[in-house]
Amino acid sequence: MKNQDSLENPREVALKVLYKIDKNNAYSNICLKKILNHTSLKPLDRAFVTQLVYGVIKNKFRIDWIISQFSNTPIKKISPWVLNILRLGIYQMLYLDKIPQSAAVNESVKLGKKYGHKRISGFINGILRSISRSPQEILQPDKKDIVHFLSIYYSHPKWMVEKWIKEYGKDFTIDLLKKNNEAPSISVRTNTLKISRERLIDLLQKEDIVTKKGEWCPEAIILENISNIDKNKYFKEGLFQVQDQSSMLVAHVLNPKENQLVIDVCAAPGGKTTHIAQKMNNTGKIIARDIYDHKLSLIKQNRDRLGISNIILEKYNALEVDSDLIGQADRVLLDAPCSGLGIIRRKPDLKWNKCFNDIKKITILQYKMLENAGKYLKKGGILVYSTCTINPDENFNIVKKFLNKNSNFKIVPILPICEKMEKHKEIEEGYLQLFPNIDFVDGFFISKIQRFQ
Ligand SMILES: C[S@@+](CC[C@H](N)C(=O)[O-])C[C@H]1O[C@@H](n2cnc3c(N)ncnc32)[C@H](O)[C@@H]1O
Repeated sequence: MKNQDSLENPREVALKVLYKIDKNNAYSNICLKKILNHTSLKPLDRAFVTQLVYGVIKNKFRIDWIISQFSNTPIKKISPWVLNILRLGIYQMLYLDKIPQSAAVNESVKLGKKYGHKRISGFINGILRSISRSPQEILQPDKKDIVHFLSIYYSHPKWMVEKWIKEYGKDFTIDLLKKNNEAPSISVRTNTLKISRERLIDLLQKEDIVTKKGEWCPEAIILENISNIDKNKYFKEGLFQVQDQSSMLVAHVLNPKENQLVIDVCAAPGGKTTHIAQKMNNTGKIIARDIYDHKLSLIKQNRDRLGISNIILEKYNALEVDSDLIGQADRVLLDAPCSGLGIIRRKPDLKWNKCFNDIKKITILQYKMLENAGKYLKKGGILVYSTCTINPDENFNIVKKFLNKNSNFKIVPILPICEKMEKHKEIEEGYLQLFPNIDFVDGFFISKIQRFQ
């Protein structure tokens, strides 16, 4: 009955994915892809499954809060199958205008019969029908405690809401919380070693893919209606790489030249490394390192698919200094492991997997990695430190500490490559901080540091 092969109903597929994510503490993107690949669902149904899975994960805090208001059984005692059926039902009722409430309830009851027993489907029916009859005020907590309200209503941990209100103010935080719950656009980077952006747009449009030129980067294309991207023939031919525009800016800030030596100390899966290779026109040498073998193999896959020959892969711990490379590199990139608070739209699991203390611990590693990365630079060389977070302690505060302790380095202005970048005045100070709610790209930090002695 619960055999994967028998699943062709999108709601049932979504249920299976949510169950697996909870049971195995699995990453949603990996689990979703794996299960979808075992179905023969049509693109529209695949998109619906994706919407359901991400919708539930993004809004889980509020959905579970609502369940706890209506159920006599505590959440922890509800079986994982039934809990996820309820979550799916409530998500459809509250967030998907196009689905009639009756369909959301009836489909959930059907799943209850299949994955529970008769009494369970009555329990599901009772809760969902009560919710559908309730006025909106009942479906949200009191606004008196604003942090509690925002945390539940927008489904973010309380510590994140508190932190952002302190750092950015209430209105900005509300904007950010809303944006984090929206679906991100898909952008790809043209592989300019093989094709121009214009020609690639032509090819994609002939496949009925709706495209738009990205406004941040000259190689960027936004794809509006693509699913199953890694099955796309042009992807397989290496004509593009999936990458957000803010991430593409990193190679532009690093600005490597042909025949230089570049070291990318935390390189997997190779989004930025392969972009650097493109900018070097496949000349010179890029040493791409990561600490995990399985992640190095992802760089290899991307490198080979894109037809790149100037990247060599090395397993190396960025927390240790490699004495052979001291003072050797023209460019060093440290795209550091971070809290990921800028990419919650893409990885909503981050909201539930990270705690405040994890973030504190990670800054110690980031600083150590930056100290080590700086040692590889030649005089005059450029070091770029970047993260996909909006947390100042992992961003500018790390760079500030590094500059205070290393007087032979200075932060240097970033040259804008587009109008959008020109509006960010902080680039004159040598860094760029992007926010999803302001810039409509992933939240990212990029800083440009030069060794001058
Ligand atoms: C933000 S990701 C890099 C993304 C990559 N630059 C890209 O654009 O595709 C950080 C990477 O650092 C790696 N990493 C974590 N700890 C490390 C360490 N001690 N030494 C080297 N790499 C490490 C992780 O495996 C991860 O692949």
